[in-house]
Amino acid sequence: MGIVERIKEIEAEMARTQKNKATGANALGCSILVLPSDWLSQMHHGALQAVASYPNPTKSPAPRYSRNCNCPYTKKQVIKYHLGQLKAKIAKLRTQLLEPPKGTSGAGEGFEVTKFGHGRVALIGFPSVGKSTLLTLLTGTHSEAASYEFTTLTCIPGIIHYNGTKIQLLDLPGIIEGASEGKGRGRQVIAVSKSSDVVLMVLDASKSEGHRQILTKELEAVGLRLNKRPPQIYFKKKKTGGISFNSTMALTHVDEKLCYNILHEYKIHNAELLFREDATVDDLIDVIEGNRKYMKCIYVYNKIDVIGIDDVDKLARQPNSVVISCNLELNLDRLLAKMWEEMGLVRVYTKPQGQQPDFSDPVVLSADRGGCTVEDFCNQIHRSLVKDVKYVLAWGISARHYPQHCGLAHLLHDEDVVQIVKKKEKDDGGGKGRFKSHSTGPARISDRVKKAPLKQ
Ligand SMILES: Nc1nc2c(ncn2[C@@H]2O[C@H](COP(=O)(O)OP(=O)(O)OP(=O)(O)O)[C@@H](O)[C@H]2O)c(=O)[nH]1
Repeated sequence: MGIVERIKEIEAEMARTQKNKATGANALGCSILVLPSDWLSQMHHGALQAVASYPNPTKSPAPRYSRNCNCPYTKKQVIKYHLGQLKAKIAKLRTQLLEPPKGTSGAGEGFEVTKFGHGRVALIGFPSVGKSTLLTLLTGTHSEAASYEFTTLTCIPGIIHYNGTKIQLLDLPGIIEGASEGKGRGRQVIAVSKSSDVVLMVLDASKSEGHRQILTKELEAVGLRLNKRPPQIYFKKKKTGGISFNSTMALTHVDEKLCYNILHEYKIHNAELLFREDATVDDLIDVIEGNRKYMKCIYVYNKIDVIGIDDVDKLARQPNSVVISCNLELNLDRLLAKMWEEMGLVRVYTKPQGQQPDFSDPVVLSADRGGCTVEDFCNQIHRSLVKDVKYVLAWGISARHYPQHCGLAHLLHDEDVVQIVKKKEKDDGGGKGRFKSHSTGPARISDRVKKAPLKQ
């Protein structure tokens, strides 16, 4: 049996279990759940294999539950443990399904686009929602657009010049339902999306909301978590010592037994587990799998020219959503501003000693890629610079007074101005072009920076 069929079978078993739970019947579809004592003893030892392998009668007898037995678990708990184990099985199979064929990167022909600029944004969506039209409008790069589906078959890159930075925008082929199972070009599209900083999910405003849910489900299935933060669970595999389970708060979704069973499913018998929030089974599985990507996603509703104003208003009020019309070029500024905000890029201007800052050429930092401290700033200029730094002078929003003397750990803000004073070369006047940065283009100078006294 193939991996996809095995996933489908487990999903069917989960649906059966959940339905029975809702209707008051037991997890296994029989009216009275009677667990034999030998099966219960297995449960006490943390195996729960009898439940997991049911309803295959060749593997184990049907588990049954008796009120008179001395099983420490309630019927509800047994069902919860069973569902948890099934979820772990599916997660393991999905990871196997997504593994690229040996010797390849997973991107595939026509999808291996080199990263360029200060950030990468991917356009994903169903066919014919206007992704290529949007790429052409924002970047000037021509991408074939037509009224029939699947005009785009590979990854088409373009560059957006915004706020003095360069952002790579990728037009990708339309995703269809079942992409997570490798249907269409789903696997390649998802591999490229994972390499981007922000995803723009382009939706047709005139179509049903169902499209957004289908796409979100497909992306969730391949380990992309949209607009979520990583679960606050500390997990570390160890060589010996068994499993240590701790939590800093009351847990309502999981308990110790459930966590043991899930770790057992992954054949992990020695580990440290600390819950810092009331996490769910899915969160725990995400942490154990360790390959999830937490991404920012903007829902872009295109073609608002064909729907009524009330519907536009409703869509625009949803969180992380922007409504646009490529045909009428409506609201594209708002889309760019939102994209910029989500990318969280920090532009830092260099100031050679005794000279005005260079506002034309910022050093661009990002909290997601590397960080935004003075040390990250130095590393971006040159790897060897950090060891020569005596102190740093900073002007701008991150500075409490102008200029502020700060160390390597100082967190920089967008549009700050920085002057580095080196250990030995303090009196050499700074030297022209000492801090060479990499981007070009017009830069907006914040009022605070303009007013700042730049005497140093
Ligand atoms: N009414 C209206 N039509 C639009 C708008 N934007 C794009 N279209 C039309 O939608 C159709 C599909 O546009 P494309 O840009 O090719 O869509 P796509 O998402 O790239 O399609 P695939 O390449 O198949 O994935 C074209 O006929 C466009 O003219 C819009 O804002 N309003």
